[in-house]
Amino acid sequence: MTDEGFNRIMDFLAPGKPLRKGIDRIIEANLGALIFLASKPEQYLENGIIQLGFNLNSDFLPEKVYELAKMDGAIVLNSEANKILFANVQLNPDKNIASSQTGMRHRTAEKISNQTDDLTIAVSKRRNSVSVFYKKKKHELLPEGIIFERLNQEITIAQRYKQSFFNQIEYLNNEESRKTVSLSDVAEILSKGLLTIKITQGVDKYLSELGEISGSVKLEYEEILRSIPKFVGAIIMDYHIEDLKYQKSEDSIEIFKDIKLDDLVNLYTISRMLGYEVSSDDELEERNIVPRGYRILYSTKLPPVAVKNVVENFKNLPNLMEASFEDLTNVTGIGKRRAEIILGALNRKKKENDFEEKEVNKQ
Ligand SMILES: Nc1ncnc2c1ncn2[C@@H]1O[C@H](COP(=O)(O)OP(=O)(O)OP(=O)(O)O)[C@@H](O)[C@H]1O
Repeated sequence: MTDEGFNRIMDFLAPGKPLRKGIDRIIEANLGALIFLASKPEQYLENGIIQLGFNLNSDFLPEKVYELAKMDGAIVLNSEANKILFANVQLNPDKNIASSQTGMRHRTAEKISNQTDDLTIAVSKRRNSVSVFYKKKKHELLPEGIIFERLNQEITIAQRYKQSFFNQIEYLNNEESRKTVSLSDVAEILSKGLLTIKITQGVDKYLSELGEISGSVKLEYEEILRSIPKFVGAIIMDYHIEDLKYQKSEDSIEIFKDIKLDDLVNLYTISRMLGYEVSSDDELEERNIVPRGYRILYSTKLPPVAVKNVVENFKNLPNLMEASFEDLTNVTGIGKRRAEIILGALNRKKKENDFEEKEVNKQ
């Protein structure tokens, strides 16, 4: 389903919306229904697609549509679904239009939608399901409970990946202080980060399906997508074989936009997308790479242009770690205040390094 199609469906059919309430009542009562949201009712009457029935032209209410579903035939609404136009209608789609559905109700719903480009809904009496036909696609509306279950499952998986990504960031910090970062370390952490993003983005369809009742899961979804892409992007900028031209760190994720889900666990593919040709595990593990310093600089919240200038000047993190206040203020766009902010971040990192060194020596 395209976003446009899916969003239009959800405009009418998200849980809690009047039409959805009517449909829920029809299902609860074990009834069926064929509902047609007609954009050009006059024309359809004239050319015989719609054959009356009752002419109602009455405001939409969930209870009314439920009562009308007890009758045979289709219910016709206007395209905004706020008026019930006709009931007990016979729909006559063009006989030449094919349908992949079984059962007259579903076949008619599909054909009418394909013929008119309007939205039709088949509520099955026997199957307890709701099929929505729109823009030559079929969408099954799942019961709320099942959507919640799937949403929770997916977000739990995303949270697990997020945790594992943050654990790996700690590991990367240590490796960066020891200057022993390998290509495989970077590929692995990017794999975790990119998977977190991809899985989280995947729950979007459930969230729009649930609309306003999606609750706290939506907050977690927004939180992950607000924070993780920035971290992932900064790592890409730090370790890509070329100094990428992106200003905002998260924009660099674009280089992975066409990667398939399966390839996100393939460290060779990720390395290749970072510009490194490697063909063995040894190469992956033994190839030492040095960060440019983007990650630490982005964490200072300095404007991206200033960050770029600093990286262009010092080339890599080890050089940057040696920078003095004066070295920093010599960079275009870095005044005294910004130099102090950068030095503050570098000093914190040095302290972490010292602590890490002491811990290693203790062992
Ligand atoms: N062309 C049509 N116009 C209006 N109503 C129709 C049309 N075709 C079927 N229906 C309605 O659908 C009802 C059920 O038809 P049928 O059992 O063949 O469909 P179905 O797709 O198998 O649906 P279900 O899964 O609910 O049994 C009919 O009694 C009628 O009310």
